[in-house]
Amino acid sequence: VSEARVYCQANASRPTEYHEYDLVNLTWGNQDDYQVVRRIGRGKYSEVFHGIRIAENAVPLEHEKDCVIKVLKPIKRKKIKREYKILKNLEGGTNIVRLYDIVRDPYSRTPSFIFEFVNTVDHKQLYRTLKADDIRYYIYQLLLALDYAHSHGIMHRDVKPHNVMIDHNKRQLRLIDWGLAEFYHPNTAYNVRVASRYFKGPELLVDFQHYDYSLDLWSLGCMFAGMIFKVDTFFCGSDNVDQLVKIVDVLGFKKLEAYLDKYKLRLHTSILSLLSGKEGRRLSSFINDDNRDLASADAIDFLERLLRFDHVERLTAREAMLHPYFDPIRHEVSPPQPY
Ligand SMILES: CN1CCn2c1nc1c(Br)c(Br)c(Br)c(Br)c12
Ligand code: NA
Repeated sequence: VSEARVYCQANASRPTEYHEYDLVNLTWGNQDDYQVVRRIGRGKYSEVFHGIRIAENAVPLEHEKDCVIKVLKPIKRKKIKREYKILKNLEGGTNIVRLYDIVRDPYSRTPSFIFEFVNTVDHKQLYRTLKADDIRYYIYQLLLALDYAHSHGIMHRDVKPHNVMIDHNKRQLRLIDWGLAEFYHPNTAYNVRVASRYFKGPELLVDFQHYDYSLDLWSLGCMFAGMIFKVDTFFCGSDNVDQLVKIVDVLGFKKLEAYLDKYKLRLHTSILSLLSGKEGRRLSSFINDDNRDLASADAIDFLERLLRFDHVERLTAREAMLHPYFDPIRHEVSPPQPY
């Protein structure tokens, strides 16, 4: 079994009510303070709208009144409490999306979360326009958000481009959708059915339940690989077994075997037969004329330290920020929060 290399006692060192989220009592705001402008998205668990705050008293500044209304589909009340408690615990954290309010419909009693608005465009469109230093800057900002969450005892568990809102004009990034996030406790078995397929860490795919914050760094690595190699999805599996096949195609079967041996994990012979013998590919073999300017030697070295089967070998968010890859933008970003 294994435990996190960092922030292992982040929850144990805080009062019980910090992580006992089912004790939280939700204080509901007034749904009439908000008006829907238009729908901007829908997911498995929610529908998302651009809204405005029409609170009668203070006349908010022009940009202040914008908000995002996340209408939750019928889910367990406990899950609402978890997302709410995590958003409150992380409130004000670097690049963590700000929760303004929670409201519910008087008739349907459907709960909605009211968030700050981020003027974002579709990530596929945005990433095509990013230069090398933009990628350094935004990945650094995402690492600041992850280090803040991890230092506060919380794993995000769904890091992917769809959950990283970027307002490129303001050079502002926000990590959103903490609906799958969870409190980290050592020696705890977690559900492996988390994260989105292309961003699932090997630990989830081989059913290793004693994972930790380092899961988020694998997902960040998958996102970063797509950005520097200019591909939509770096590990693009058709199902959870194929997802592991795609990872072994790159990292090689030998390293998977070492990981399985270390943690005494077993895979079905049918799956092992799909994977055995795969040599793997050097990450530099993904460089081409289209991505050469982004996939620098530093970027590849940084990526190589994230995409490790063994979660304890991956860089932590804090270690990642100190990698030489970020040297060209270190002058314009803040250092990791003091430990
Ligand atoms: C599907 N889309 C597009 C933009 N956008 C979406 N979901 C969002 C959520 Br949840 C939040 Br919180 C914020 Br802030 C923004 Br912006 C969001
Ligand atoms: Na959200």
